[in-house]
Amino acid sequence: MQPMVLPSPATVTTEPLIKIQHVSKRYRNTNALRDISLEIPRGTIFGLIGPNGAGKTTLLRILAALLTPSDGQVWFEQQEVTRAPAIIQRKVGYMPDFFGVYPDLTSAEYLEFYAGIHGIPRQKRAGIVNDLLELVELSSKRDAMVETLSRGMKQRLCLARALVHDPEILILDEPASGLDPRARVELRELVRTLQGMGKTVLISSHILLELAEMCTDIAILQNGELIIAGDVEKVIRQLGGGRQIEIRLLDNARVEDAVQHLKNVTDIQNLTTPEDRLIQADFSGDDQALHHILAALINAGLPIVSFAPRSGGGRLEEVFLNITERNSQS
Ligand SMILES: Nc1ncnc2c1ncn2[C@@H]1O[C@H](COP(=O)(O)OP(=O)(O)OP(=O)(O)O)[C@@H](O)[C@H]1O
Repeated sequence: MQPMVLPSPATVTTEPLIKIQHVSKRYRNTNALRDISLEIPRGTIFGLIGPNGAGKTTLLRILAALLTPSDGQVWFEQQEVTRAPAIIQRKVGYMPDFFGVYPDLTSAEYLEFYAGIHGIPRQKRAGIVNDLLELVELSSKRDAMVETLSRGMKQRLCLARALVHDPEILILDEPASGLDPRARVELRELVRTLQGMGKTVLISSHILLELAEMCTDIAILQNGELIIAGDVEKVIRQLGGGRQIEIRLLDNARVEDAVQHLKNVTDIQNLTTPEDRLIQADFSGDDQALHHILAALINAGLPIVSFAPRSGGGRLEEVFLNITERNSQS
């Protein structure tokens, strides 16, 4: 099956940071990855979505140079990963999907220990540890024993551990699993901060909502195959997920006028008026089309109070279930 790989704005303007070319991975009698080709643009928050056993961990471990593909190649700019795994490991911070057993250490000692493993000179370690504890908002827990931290705090400490050597790329395998909603929001903020610091972040999950909320680009994997990849909005649109718009008017009397107007717009389908003064519709166009619709409604003198496109979220979940179901039947 040919995957759909949609161009992302970043790939159009710059060379991708990572190129995955025809990568396969076989374990004894399992084809964990089959002929995956994918490009990961620099500076993106790239989500890898797939149900259990799709091959996410296998692909992420290959990207972190911890596992060798059976076939194919992975390039980090001009460097092929299997030829220089140690160099790639220095560029990548990897957070696995399980917590190990914690040694008898405080949060600060734990990070210092890993700074030592990465060969960071002793005199620099304390400064790095302080900065990282601040970044992941654990400064107040610097002297707390690691095993006494909550799950969300342990997750953040692990993330700090993956950042100890200031990697360019951060790979987070199922970082949100088992976190409560508040801890998820904190994780999302932290990932955005890291992107703001210029890092490229790869995240896997089998929960769609998590990724739709935080990623700029996504790739869907199923049974070791790539189904589709590209920026989140385009993937949703390509798969028929579309967006919704919600328009609220000041005056109920004008709702019918607005509905009449919108009925003639090709990008708009399934118009409904679920409440007084409120119109909802599916929208399949781009931001430019959206702008024209709003301008036309205002020019027609309609008293618009709010005009809000809604995307991602539940729509993506729906799209994902549709596409994985469609592929498992084919
Ligand atoms: N070391 C191994 N030996 C044999 N088979 C393996 C090994 N590691 C993974 N597999 C198999 O490869 C396939 C892909 O596994 P992988 O862990 O990459 O998937 P995943 O998408 O990360 O799944 P999950 O969400 O459940 O962690 C599965 O069928 C799994 O059983």
